[in-house]
Amino acid sequence: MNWLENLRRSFLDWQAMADVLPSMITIGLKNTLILAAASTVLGVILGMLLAVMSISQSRWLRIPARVYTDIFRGLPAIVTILLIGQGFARIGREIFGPSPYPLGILALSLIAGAYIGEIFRSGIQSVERGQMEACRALSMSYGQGMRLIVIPQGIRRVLPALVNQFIGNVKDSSLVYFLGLLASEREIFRVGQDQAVVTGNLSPLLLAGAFYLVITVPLTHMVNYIDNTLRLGKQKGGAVTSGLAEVSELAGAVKASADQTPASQSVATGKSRFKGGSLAITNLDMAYGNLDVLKGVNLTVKPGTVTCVIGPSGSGKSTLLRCLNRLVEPKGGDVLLDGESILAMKPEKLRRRVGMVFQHFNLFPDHSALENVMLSLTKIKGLPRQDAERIAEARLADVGLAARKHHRPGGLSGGQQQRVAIARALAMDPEVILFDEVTSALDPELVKGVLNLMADLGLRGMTMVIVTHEMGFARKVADQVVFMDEGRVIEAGTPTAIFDNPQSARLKHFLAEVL
Ligand SMILES: Nc1ncnc2c1ncn2[C@@H]1O[C@H](COP(=O)(O)OP(=O)(O)OP(=O)(O)O)[C@@H](O)[C@H]1O
Repeated sequence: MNWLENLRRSFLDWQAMADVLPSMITIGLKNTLILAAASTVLGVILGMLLAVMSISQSRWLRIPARVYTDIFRGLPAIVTILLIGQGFARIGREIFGPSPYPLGILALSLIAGAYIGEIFRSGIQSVERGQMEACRALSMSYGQGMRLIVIPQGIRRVLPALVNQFIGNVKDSSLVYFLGLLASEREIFRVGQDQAVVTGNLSPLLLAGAFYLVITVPLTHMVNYIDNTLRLGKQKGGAVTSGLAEVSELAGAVKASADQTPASQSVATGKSRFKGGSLAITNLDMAYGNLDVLKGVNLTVKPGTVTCVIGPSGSGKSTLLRCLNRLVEPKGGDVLLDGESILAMKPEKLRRRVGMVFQHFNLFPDHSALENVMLSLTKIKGLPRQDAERIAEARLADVGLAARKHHRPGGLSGGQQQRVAIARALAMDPEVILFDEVTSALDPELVKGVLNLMADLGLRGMTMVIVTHEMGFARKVADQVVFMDEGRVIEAGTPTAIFDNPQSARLKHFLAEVL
């Protein structure tokens, strides 16, 4: 077995490895880590600048950022390293002294900056618009929304890519040897290669390869682990249940909360644990640019009642809701909340009194269910943590999710996420809650749980305005049904009046299509 012995001598010369090990650690490993870390830090600074430039409104910032990125991402790393290292050698010597080491770091940083800039840009742009909308609906200012939710989420999303970039820099650092490093500046590859020449076999290079893997493999696994933990949170308290199990889970919670209600206020005897507010909408107009979306809407919502808004797609239903908490600004007309004009209020104040639940939940994915509910209590209402936690736990119990309070949204079903979103809106103690097609994004078997919860809130006296395609729900639960078409209220009345005795041709046609 001569060839086997030859292979062993070539790759597994233990003595050669042992000889090179000390310098591999004290010189190679040290320099590789310095080169990779320094170029990653400088690359992050440069990348942030490039990211901000590339999403700027000004093309004079966008174009240079684009050109830079195209060039430094497009060139092979070795070309950049040689061009910078040799092309600027004289200036480099004047500034940094004889060693090409700093120019190597500079070249690696310029390359890393191009990649990291793209990583940051896509991270910021990948945070859904709904996140900022949810922040605003929870009465956060734009700055608070960015600081508390959008930027941390963007950074979390790019964390794995940044670690990958660091790994890339660890590997690319081996190219700096082409610039001709001093003996004390050699990185892992160069130490291994030099020793390979001395011993005449590849064992030192194999050891160098092992060193690279020792740095990169644990990092890859660590970042995957951190990413998963951040996304899913602790999964205590059971896995995602089936939709049918969710309905009974919720029925139990609703019953428990009704049992705790004082007899004088219980569901059976005339309800009203919530202090529902009233809305009076007069001549409301709204336009997106030249597109008139609401045209003189008039509507009264009595305290503690459920109003369901129905109508064809594009008729302005969502826009009407968004005017009621000023996520969009009306063009004309007025809305009175308990007799006070909402246009005279600060939007953040208004949104404490008028909560909103969205079609796509818009929960904050990096926070547990409990934190989602607590966030605005601590950050906006300024409650001490303990009080906020008590309230948040009670609201989660209301929606049947006490056992899943530590789950992140990613570990909950759509129906459960929507119930957390309802708990989050309830926690602010609003007088009115707006629901914007909240079951449209749910699987059919999850719809019932959410609708049951909403029906229960209605029975307990919450004023609710609900945009929905669930005609059965509207018929059963609504005190008032409003039919909109082309930006106008065409008919409004009791469910019986709307569904059994429609007056206008448009409503008759609509019902014929959807029922
Ligand atoms: N941000 C926006 N910018 C421009 N136009 C918009 C915007 N949002 C909605 N629109 C337009 O305004 C009109 C009304 O939209 P709106 O979402 O209020 O209707 P809708 O009745 O809720 O419809 P759907 O049931 O499909 O959600 C539509 O023509 C829509 O294209």
